[in-house]
Amino acid sequence: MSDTSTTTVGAAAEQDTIVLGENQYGKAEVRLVKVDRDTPRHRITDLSVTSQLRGDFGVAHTEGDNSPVVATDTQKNTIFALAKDGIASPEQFAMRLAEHFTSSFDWVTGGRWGVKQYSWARIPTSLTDDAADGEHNHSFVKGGTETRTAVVQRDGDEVFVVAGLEDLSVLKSTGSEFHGFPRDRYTTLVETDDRILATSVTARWRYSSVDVDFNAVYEDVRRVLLETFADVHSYALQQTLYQMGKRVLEAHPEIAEIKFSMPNLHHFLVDFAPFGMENPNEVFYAADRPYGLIEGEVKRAGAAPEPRAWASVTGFC
Ligand SMILES: O=c1[nH]c(=O)c2[nH]c(=O)[nH]c2[nH]1
Repeated sequence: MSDTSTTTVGAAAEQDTIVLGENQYGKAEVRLVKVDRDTPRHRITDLSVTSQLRGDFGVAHTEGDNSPVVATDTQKNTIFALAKDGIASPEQFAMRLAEHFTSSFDWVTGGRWGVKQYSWARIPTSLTDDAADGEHNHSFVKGGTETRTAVVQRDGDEVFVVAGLEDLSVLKSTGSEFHGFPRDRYTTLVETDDRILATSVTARWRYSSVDVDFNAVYEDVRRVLLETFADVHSYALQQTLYQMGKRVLEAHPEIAEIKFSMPNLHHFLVDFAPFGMENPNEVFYAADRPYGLIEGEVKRAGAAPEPRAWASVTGFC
């Protein structure tokens, strides 16, 4: 038998050996509300937290030996217990969980901690009598539809922070065109120089440092995204997406790259001709599906990618 065929047989035999691949585990979607009540003006932080540990858990899978398995129930309890000390930001809370688990258990070498934060606004005082400064001290109304997100991944001593938002719903009633696209035998779409542009923005951005004022940057990124959506005269949602990302990176050197997933929520002009009526861009049918799905990343040319920051952050191209 030649050397080559020996290697091939060896490789085939190796492929018959079954081994455990990558794995992670933990408690998903721990719903947690923290009330800061150090003054009569309470603050609330409403979170959904997912903790997943990575490390040397081989024997649990291959032998049924649970000696390294930090129970998912323990992870859930830890999330509640650490919240008692306060939640400065979703990113900082996730980093604290990462530090806790990796420093408490030698075989936990890293993991993924995901946080979603739901927004609540104070109820205006004109509606109530227990209030200060025009806003109620301890009564809240659910905020906008969007959710703030943070994913912290730790690999040994290295920490990666990806922040973001989901379901930021925006619409502009003019300032959007779509034409110049190729036509073939299946093309029926009519070109337009005035349409509704609507989307629900999901964006995630990676910080190149952990030394960031996460709350301040989050608020400013949100502002830049909204202002750019409003300001840009759009020739396609793709162009709007790119401009939104470009302006975020120009305003924030601490952000390495930003990724978007944006459905094009179609609004079709209702045909009033059968009724003998005009419809000059006034009455639309808001279709809920199908929708265009526009996704893209905007990054700094020449910057090194960091796939470990994006591992198991799904839903983007
Ligand atoms: O902004 C748009 N981008 C597209 O790629 C597209 N395709 C389509 O049918 N309408 C639109 N609109």
